[in-house]
Amino acid sequence: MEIPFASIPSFQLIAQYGPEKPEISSIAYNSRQVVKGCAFFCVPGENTDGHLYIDEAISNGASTIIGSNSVLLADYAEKHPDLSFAAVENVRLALAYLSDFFYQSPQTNLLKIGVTGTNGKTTTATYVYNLFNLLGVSCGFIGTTGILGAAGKIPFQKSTPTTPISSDIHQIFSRFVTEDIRAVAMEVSSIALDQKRVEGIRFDVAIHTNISEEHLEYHKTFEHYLQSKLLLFKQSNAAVVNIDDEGMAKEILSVIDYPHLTYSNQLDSRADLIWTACKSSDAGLDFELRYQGEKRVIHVPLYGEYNAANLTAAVGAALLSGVVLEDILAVLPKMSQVEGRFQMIHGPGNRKIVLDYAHTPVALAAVLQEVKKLSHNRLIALIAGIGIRDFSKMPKMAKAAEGKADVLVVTVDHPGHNEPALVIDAVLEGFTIPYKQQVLTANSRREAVLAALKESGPDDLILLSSGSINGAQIVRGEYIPHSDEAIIEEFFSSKNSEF
Ligand SMILES: CC(=O)N[C@H]1[C@@H](OP(=O)(O)OP(=O)(O)OC[C@H]2O[C@@H](n3ccc(=O)[nH]c3=O)[C@H](O)[C@@H]2O)O[C@H](CO)[C@@H](O)[C@@H]1O[C@H](C)C(=O)N[C@@H](C)C(=O)N[C@H](CCC(=O)O)C(=O)O
Ligand SMILES: Nc1ncnc2c1ncn2[C@@H]1O[C@H](COP(=O)(O)OP(=O)(O)OP(=O)(O)O)[C@@H](O)[C@H]1O
Repeated sequence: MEIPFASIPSFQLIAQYGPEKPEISSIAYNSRQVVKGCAFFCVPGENTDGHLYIDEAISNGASTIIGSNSVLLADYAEKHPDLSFAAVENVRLALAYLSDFFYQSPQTNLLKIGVTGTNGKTTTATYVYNLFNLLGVSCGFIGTTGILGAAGKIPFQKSTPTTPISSDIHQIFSRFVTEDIRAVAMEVSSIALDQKRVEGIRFDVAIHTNISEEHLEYHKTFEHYLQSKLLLFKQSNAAVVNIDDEGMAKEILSVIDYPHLTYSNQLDSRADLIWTACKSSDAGLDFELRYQGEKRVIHVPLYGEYNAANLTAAVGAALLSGVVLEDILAVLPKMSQVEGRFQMIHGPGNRKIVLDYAHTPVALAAVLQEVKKLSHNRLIALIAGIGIRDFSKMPKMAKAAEGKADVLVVTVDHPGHNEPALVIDAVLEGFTIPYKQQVLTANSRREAVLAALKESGPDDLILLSSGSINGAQIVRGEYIPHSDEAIIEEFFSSKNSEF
């Protein structure tokens, strides 16, 4: 495709060298992925700078180089007069706008629901995805559990855990449109907002779940974290806001001047949607939902009280998208579980195994409280410190879990470049000394899952919290495939007779 840089709105071109309307065949932000005819974007990163890989991009066949260092680009242009070079104000922003242009703005054919919040993004976005598909509106999903077309997972190698880089987002949008998908539910992380991965996307509905301290390794201050999340609400046309969240509900309401629905667990809150009288049991969730003064009784085959909040948020997004409540209520009993989010697996001897991606102290406390509502003998819980995250969070995970299970196993997820034992020690620091002595530890998630299963007896409940990102553990920069489900299956099938 021919790219007229100067006419792409918001591209913020500073200078251009070489052919003015280069032909490009694809877009890359990693020099190793450049192929013939590609436009290579030099992204300044945390570890290195894409400008250092221009030679590699050119030798791999790039036709166009876009960066922010105009002096360097002018130098390269002298040496490669047949290639195009564009200097821009902000490379990530230019990447977002050029990708939208290159894929012919597929977003205009999609109803876009963006979800932000510290906890509940994957769950809520998946509920929106399930809800729309059940309602007959073909919907895709983009988030931590992968990329889903209306019929299920689409293989796609994201370079980030949750919200992809902008060029990947527009490429996925384009595929969705070709597959006649009409809506997309996507997680929008604070880091993605800060890094302009969703720049230029106008969301039809933005959903807020909650905010608590997280990702300080990136944002440094809570204020920066909050302000980044707030950006989503400045690029949306409607919003669903959790007014029980003291962290940022008021801030959101103060920046929006468009249609919105508030939701709450408090009867006297005057929220638009109120979910109360929630009971979580082996049979699922029962609660009352009030909307426009009318009370409805809901039963869904889902677990965990906070998931009634997440589901209410998804219902709000459907309402704001023009679906009527009666139609929504008709399909709710068919809602399915979310992969790794209060996902229940039934094991031999009436064991219940819950996989739950609780990886913040708030989420861990919540899930430990919620699993106990299921019938069980003993509770065996696995918790983890995440090596690639803020170390100061680790002892807080211990504090959230102390005394809450009959057996507690502590391990590490994604050690990254850290020694697993160091991460485990950082978690252990959060326990009181007497409690620390009863805690079991395991140096890898696999060993920890096996230890938890070995500890279990009939009727026990096993909570495996935290977990893998995109089906893998990140160890020294490598993605090592990992599946709790496969370990569970392997464990029980090899010892079948004993259970
Ligand atoms: C902190 C962060 O956002 N990191 C992302 C960032 O990495 P970085 O800044 O370290 O990049 P870098 O290694 O310095 O490289 C700079 C540029 O040079 C390029 N490069 C590098 C080497 C080379 O040989 N050639 C080359 O072109 C790289 O592709 C990159 O574009 O840019 C990379 C792609 O360009 C991402 O893969 C990487 O995500 C890493 C894997 C990550 O863990 N990100 C997390 C923190 C993240 O984004 N999380 C959020 C929230 C998750 C949640 O809680 O839900 C998310 O949305 O996923
Ligand atoms: N509304 C909520 N309030 C508190 N805790 C929640 C809520 N929703 C989910 N959780 C807890 O947080 C964990 C993570 O949930 P989920 O994966 O949906 O959210 P996320 O962390 O925002 O997304 P991501 O998976 O991208 O990090 C869940 O497994 C659950 O323990």
